[in-house]
Amino acid sequence: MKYVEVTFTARPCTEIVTDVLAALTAEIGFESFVPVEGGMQAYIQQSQFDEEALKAVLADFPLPDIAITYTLAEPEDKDWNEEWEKNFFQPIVIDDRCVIHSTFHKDYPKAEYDIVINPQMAFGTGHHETTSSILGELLEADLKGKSVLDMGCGTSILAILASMRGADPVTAIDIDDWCVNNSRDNIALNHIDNITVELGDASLLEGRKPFDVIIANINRNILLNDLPAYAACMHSGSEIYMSGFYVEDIPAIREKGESLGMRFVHHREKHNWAAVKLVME
Ligand SMILES: C[S@@+](CC[C@H](N)C(=O)[O-])C[C@H]1O[C@@H](n2cnc3c(N)ncnc32)[C@H](O)[C@@H]1O
Repeated sequence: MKYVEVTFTARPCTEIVTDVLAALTAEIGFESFVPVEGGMQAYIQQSQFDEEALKAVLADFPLPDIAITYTLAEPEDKDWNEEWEKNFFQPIVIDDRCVIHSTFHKDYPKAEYDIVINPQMAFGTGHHETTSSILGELLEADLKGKSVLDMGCGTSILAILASMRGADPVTAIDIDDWCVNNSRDNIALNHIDNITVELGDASLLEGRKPFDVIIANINRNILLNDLPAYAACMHSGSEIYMSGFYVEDIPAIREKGESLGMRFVHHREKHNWAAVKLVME
């Protein structure tokens, strides 16, 4: 089969940028994605390639202040999907207890919790330090019968593990409709029926009953801004796990939580990425 290889260069280039780019180009027929320095290579069958559609995707790119350019090449014939599977998303085991893999992985380690994530590049395959730190927290938390909110759910990987660990009911919210759709696919893939996925942000929380546990892996500024809305949905004893910021941001997050009546419990760090646990007093 003949493919077109498109090499994208993004400035600035972050994992979120390449994830969003992969998601959007997948919608116009691109099949496989390989991260490269400063961007990503993506592959599409020649018969499917429509350069005008690609230009429209880049012109409407949803993240602000990102410049994306591309070059085209005709690669040697091979199975680019297989190449992507090999290079991009390998099964991952968290704390020897939870394996995350995709439907295409045939050979992966067995574990107490087995999560299937559809490889459509929403943030949340378990490989990012922030995701794996919160997965580690969820493996240690007592979630049985607890109501859980996963804010910024991405693929819903965290909501899925929470549900597998007995949380009920689980609410997953993301501001990005693509993540909401991907979450629904992943929840079905894992045969879970107690997660409700909603499109939106912290404004959806107004007037809701408190949650026993809140998870929010987003970023420093959104967490600082939205923490009061999360706090309004917590009762005494509710736990909140947050990530998406660096170790040097912990004091700001901690201070904000404490100003809202929470007690700082502990933090984890991986490659300077932080995750914190606080409890509402
Ligand atoms: C770092 S990813 C985390 C995904 C997943 N929870 C994980 O741990 O791998 C952050 C997610 O938050 C979403 N997001 C960004 N701003 C948000 C907001 N204000 N409210 C809700 N979700 C938001 C993004 O669309 C993205 O899916």
